Amino acid sequence: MTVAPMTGPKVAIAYFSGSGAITRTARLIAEAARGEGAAADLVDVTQMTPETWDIIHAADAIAFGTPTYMGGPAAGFKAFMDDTGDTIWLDRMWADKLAAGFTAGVNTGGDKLSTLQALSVFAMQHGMVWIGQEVIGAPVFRENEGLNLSGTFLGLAVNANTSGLTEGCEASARIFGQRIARAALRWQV
Ligand SMILES: Cc1cc2nc3c(=O)[nH]c(=O)nc-3n(C[C@H](O)[C@H](O)[C@H](O)COP(=O)(O)O)c2cc1C
Repeated sequence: MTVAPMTGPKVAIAYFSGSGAITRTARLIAEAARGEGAAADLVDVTQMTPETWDIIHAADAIAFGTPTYMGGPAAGFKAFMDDTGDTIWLDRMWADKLAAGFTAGVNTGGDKLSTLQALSVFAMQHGMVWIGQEVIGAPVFRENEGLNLSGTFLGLAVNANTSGLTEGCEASARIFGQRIARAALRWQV
């Protein structure tokens, strides 16, 4: 009997970014996922084509990323969510894929949890399996200063201002990318 060689899991990162913070976060997640042996593709949801839809449909895990605008997903991302409400939803095309969510806001709290809740409900609508945040930051673990700054466990919530992401938020994004890839690797078995 010939056993097909195991290939790494496919991770698609479907994101919208207005001013670059989510693009940066998406890139960090992708790099970290690749470092764990996954194939990771970035998909800007405002530029969807048949090819980019296929990348998402073929993924084992999909990470959804949007800035928090007015306490929820940005309209650019919501349009993508709504575009999946017909065939993709009805035909259960994403059922049993892994899902994760990430968001950025200018404030540490910033109602970012509300965005992650919207993303997780979106994933549940599609019958997906949600991956949350694992890292406990400071002050519980002092050595984790800057990681998971807002103490958000539903997904990755980063703080962004005009000078970009903090070092801790960048590190959190990398850890989140590793977590998604490792989960996808386990999910493949
Ligand atoms: C219309 C608008 C609404 C926003 N609402 C929030 C908000 O509710 N909470 C927050 O923390 N930041 C808010 N922000 C700030 C953005 O979330 C923040 O700048 C984020 O980093 C943008 O991500 P991006 O650079 O990928 O577009 C808002 C920004 C805009 C333009």
